[in-house]
Amino acid sequence: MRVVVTGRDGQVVRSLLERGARAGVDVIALGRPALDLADPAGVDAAVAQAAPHVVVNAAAYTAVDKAESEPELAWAINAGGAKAVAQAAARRGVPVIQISTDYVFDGSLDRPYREDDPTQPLGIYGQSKRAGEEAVAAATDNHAILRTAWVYSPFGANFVKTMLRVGASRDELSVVADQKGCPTSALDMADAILAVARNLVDRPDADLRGLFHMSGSGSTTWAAFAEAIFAASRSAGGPSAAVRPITTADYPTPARRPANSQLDCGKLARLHGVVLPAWQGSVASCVTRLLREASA
Ligand SMILES: NC(=O)C1=CN([C@@H]2O[C@H](COP(=O)(O)OP(=O)(O)OC[C@H]3O[C@@H](n4cnc5c(N)ncnc54)[C@H](OP(=O)(O)O)[C@@H]3O)[C@@H](O)[C@H]2O)C=CC1
Ligand SMILES: Cc1cn([C@H]2C[C@H](O)[C@@H](COP(=O)(O)OP(=O)(O)O[C@H]3O[C@@H](C)C(=O)[C@@H](O)[C@H]3O)O2)c(=O)[nH]c1=O
Ligand SMILES: [Mg+2]
Repeated sequence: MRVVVTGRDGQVVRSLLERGARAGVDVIALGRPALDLADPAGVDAAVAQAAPHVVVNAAAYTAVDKAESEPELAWAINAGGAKAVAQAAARRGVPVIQISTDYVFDGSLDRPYREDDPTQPLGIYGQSKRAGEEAVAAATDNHAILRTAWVYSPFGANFVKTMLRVGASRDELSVVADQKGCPTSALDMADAILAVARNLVDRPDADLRGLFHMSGSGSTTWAAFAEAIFAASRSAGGPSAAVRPITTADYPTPARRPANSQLDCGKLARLHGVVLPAWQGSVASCVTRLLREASA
């Protein structure tokens, strides 16, 4: 199976390359300048040349706060780019997997979100990603849209790396304790995406297609996530800091974020047979790997 994934250095693309190599799956990353999501005219030729069996759109404009001051670019990449990728896959007659986000929800529900719960994004990032979901679904029925959340990995920029960096130079830091969600390892996600890709390539079934939630098992707050990162780091001899729990009101940001964006992943388990590991163990593995690589 040849999997073509958009982006070069992103967390999910790097994870797919690593896990694909281990699983004997041919993963090809297509990034700028060959494929630029902000320039949809070139997308079709780039995808055609890679001759995929399945396409994964893992590239996106992911700077949640910056998007508020760059809405045109965020929309071009997250909506226009996603549409071009899905159309290119449809032209080749192959399935497309679109990666989306928990930030399509406003967080007002008091339970984990299901796929059929109404979306109501609070900011430009979430709005543009929701538009991307709609554009992919309109371009082809042969799609799976996978909404994930709070992604971290040894690659790129993420909350785990931020906490370890800040923890190295401070005794205490303040982290919001009133936003709940599901931390997700990009490496765990890569295994899961490859399993979904296999199912889509092998089977024409309509119920394998559509919208699915895919996050790490369990849920937490950003403050408790930070505590877990520092606990893992301490036990491996790495940096740590005390976490002071604060409220969202104490931590003003350009973009609003959902207070609850836990995802109910039951549909993915039921139809694709895919369940991601509990977030705690995967966070500990990521932290130990980062510390090991930093000292190597
Ligand atoms: N990070 C998170 O916490 C979450 C992410 N998601 C979604 O998961 C997916 C993967 O996210 P993640 O791996 O963390 O992303 P990253 O922020 O780590 O990487 C973004 C990727 O997008 C690529 N990219 C950005 N702009 C363009 C462009 N114009 N043309 C081509 N490629 C571009 C980057 O390219 P380059 O390699 O050149 O830098 C990079 O590979 C995205 O769809 C995101 O919306 C969902 C929930 C949570
Ligand atoms: C660094 C830091 C953040 N925070 C807060 C801000 C915010 O509410 C929360 C997380 O901050 P971040 O900026 O790391 O995360 P954020 O950019 O909001 O992460 C999101 O990224 C996009 C791409 C997604 O799709 C989402 O699922 C989600 O992962 O923690 C603190 O309270 N203290 C801190 O020291
Ligand atoms: Mg951020």
